[in-house]
Amino acid sequence: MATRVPVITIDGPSGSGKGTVSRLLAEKLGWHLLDSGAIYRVLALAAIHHDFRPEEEEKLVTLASHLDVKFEAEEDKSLTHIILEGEDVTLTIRTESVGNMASKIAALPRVREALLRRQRGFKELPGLIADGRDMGTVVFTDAEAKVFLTASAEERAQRRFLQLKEKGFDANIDQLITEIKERDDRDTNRAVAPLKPAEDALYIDSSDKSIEEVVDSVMEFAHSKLSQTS
Ligand SMILES: Nc1ncnc2c1ncn2[C@@H]1O[C@H](COP(=O)(O)OP(=O)(O)O)[C@@H](O)[C@H]1O
Ligand SMILES: Nc1ccn([C@H]2C[C@H](O)[C@@H](COP(=O)(O)OP(=O)(O)O)O2)c(=O)n1
Repeated sequence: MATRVPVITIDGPSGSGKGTVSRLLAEKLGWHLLDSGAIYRVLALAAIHHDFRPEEEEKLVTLASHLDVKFEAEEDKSLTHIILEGEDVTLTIRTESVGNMASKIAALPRVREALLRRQRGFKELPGLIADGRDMGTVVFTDAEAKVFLTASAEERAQRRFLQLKEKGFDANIDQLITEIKERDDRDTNRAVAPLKPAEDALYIDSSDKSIEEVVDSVMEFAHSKLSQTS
């Protein structure tokens, strides 16, 4: 019998802390990490390079099917370089304009379909932490532990503001609040794989919680879930 690969999914809106919490969990457990949003962002950047508009579904599906993207983790796992067609785009994909384009493209059902197998390919021993919008509801429905992480739009915009400044990007807090709300609305109301908690997800509002508190809650929840299945 094939050995079961455990999966923990962390879904939630922009700026809720999914990426940070997922990275820390992957480090603690020594598991693989899937940043599914990065795949949508890379596709968005490739689309921008090709001058494709979000309405050009056929072209985007072809682009998604042949996307030449590699994830190369540094030795100490502190950073994963994202390589698109040989070019390091780790930083470039983090701008809000790429995030907004990613959210538009991600609403196209056939684009999502084209990226499914690639995402599922990350599921390898000893385990996987999967970060995104539909990890628990669509991509890894049989995950051992599912988490939905959120925070108020104002708190998430404030976090994104500090994060963008730290990376040397220009940012405006009012614009970020507006964009975050628009993106929440698009990601939540799309017809396919909308952003929503899985029925069996642990719901965490991190507005008043530190990163450590969130990580501890998820670890405790995951341990109890994993001990039930082993
Ligand atoms: N609980 C928290 N409290 C304060 N800042 C946080 C918290 N969680 C995450 N952050 C910070 O917010 C920013 C966005 O977090 P990130 O993990 O990139 O969110 P997401 O992947 O959900 O978009 C990062 O700079 C991160 O350090
Ligand atoms: N599993 C996923 C991951 C991301 N997306 C889409 C929707 C998001 O607005 C964009 C960008 O995702 P990403 O997780 O990088 O965004 P944030 O870092 O949370 O701002 O991609 C998705 O539809 N499904």
